[in-house]
Amino acid sequence: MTTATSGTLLANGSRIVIKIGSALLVDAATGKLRENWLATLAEDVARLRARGQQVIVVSSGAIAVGSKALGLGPRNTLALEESQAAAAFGQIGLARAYQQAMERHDIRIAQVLLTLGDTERRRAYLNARSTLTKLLDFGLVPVVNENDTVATTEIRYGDNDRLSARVASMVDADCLVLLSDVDGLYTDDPTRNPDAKLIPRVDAITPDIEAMAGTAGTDMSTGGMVTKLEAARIATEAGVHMVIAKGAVDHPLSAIEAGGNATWFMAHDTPVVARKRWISGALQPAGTIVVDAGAARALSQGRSLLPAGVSAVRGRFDRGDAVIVKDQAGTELGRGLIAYASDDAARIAGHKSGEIEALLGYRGRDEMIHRDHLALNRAAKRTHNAEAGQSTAGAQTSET
Ligand SMILES: Nc1ncnc2c1ncn2[C@@H]1O[C@H](COP(=O)(O)OP(=O)(O)O)[C@@H](O)[C@H]1O
Ligand SMILES: N[C@@H](CCC(=O)OP(=O)(O)O)C(=O)O
Repeated sequence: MTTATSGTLLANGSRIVIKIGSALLVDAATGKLRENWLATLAEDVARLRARGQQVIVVSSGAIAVGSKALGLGPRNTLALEESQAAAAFGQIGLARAYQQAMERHDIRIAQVLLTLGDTERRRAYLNARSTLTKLLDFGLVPVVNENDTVATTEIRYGDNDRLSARVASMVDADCLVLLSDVDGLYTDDPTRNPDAKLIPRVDAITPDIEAMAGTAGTDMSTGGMVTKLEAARIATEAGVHMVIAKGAVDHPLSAIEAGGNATWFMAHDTPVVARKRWISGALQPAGTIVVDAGAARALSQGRSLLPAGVSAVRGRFDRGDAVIVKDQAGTELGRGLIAYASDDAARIAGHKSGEIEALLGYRGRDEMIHRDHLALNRAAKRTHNAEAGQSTAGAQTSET
C-alpha cells in the first residue's frame, strides 16, 4: 500500500474514532495537559468535520492529570481506589480542556464514560450505541473515556486502546486512529532496540506480529503495543481500518493524511460483509420492494424483512435476484437478495409469515429478504440509530 492510499483511508472515512494516549496529552513532569498540542488536534478535527466526517474522540489522561494534582505517585504504582479517585478528579480537567479547544471551532463536545461491561452486555451496548450515534446526529463530538470510578477489576478495560476499538466497532466507524507516543508498530520496542524497523502495513495479526509487541514505554501509560494489537484485532474483525501513528506532532491527523510514518491494520471482510459488498456493488437489481416505516426502522436494527412489512412490489424478478429496498418516501434503504419471485412476493406482501403457505400453496421462507442477504446503506442504519429508543414493536421484521 502506498502512503497516499493509507492517507486516503482516513480522508475518505465518514465516521472516524481517534484515541489519544495519556503520554501524549499529559506532560509527565508537570502533570499538566498539553493545551497547545490539543489546539492543533482540534484544528484537525474541525477540518475533518468541515468535509462532512463525523468524529469521536476516546481520550485517556484522567488518571495522569488527577494523580499529579493530588500529589500521588506514578500511575503504575497506584492502588485501584487511588487511580479511581485520581480519574474522578482528573476527568473534569480533561473534559474542560477538550471543551475549550473544540469550542474555538464552534464544536460542542459531550462526555461518555463506559466500562467493559457496557460494551459487552447487549442492552447496555445498544444504549451506548444509540447515545453515541444520537450525539453524532446532533453534530457533537463525543469524548469517551473509561468510567474508571465504577469499574472493578472484572469490568474494567484498564486501557483505552481496546475501549476505542469497541467504540469504533459499535458505531460502525470506517477508521480508528490510535495516536500514541510511537509512530507505529516496530519489529521490536524501539525505545529499547534502536535497530527496530517500522512496519507500515499489517494485513493479518499473526503470531509473528504478536511477538513484536512489548509493554508500555512510560510509567504514565498502560498496555504498550500489546493492547494496541488487541485493539487492532477487534477493529479489523469488525470491518474497521486501524492506524497507529505518532501523536506528538502538531496536526497529527494531517500528518497521517500526508502519508507520514504509521502502521495501518487493514479491515477484514467477514464472509457476510463480503457478500453484502457484492450484493450492493456488483449485482444489477431486477425490482424494487417498498417497506413501511416500522419495517424500515427495524431493518436498520439488523433484522430480516418479513412479508408483512412490505407495502409494494415493483418489477419482474425471480427468487434469488437482487432488488432495491425503498421506504415509502422513495429513499433507497439498501439492496438485498429476495427469497420470492415477483408474483409470489406481491401475493404475500402485507401478510404475516404464517399465512404464506395458505396464500402460495407451499411453505416458503418466513423472510422476504434475510438480513444476511441485505446490504443496508449507511444512511439507513443511521436513521435507525437516530430514532433508537422509539419502540419497534409491531415492526414487520424478524430477528432470524
Ligand atoms: N513493537 C513495538 N513497536 C512500537 N512500540 C512498542 C513496541 N513494543 C512496545 N512498545 C512500546 O509501546 C509504547 C506505546 O504504548 P503506550 O505507552 O501504552 O502508549 P499510549 O499512551 O499511546 O497508549 C511505545 O512508546 C513503546 O515503548
Ligand atoms: N482511563 C484512563 C486511561 C487508560 C489508558 O488506556 O491510558 P493510555 O494507555 O495512556 O491510553 C485515564 O483516563 O487515565
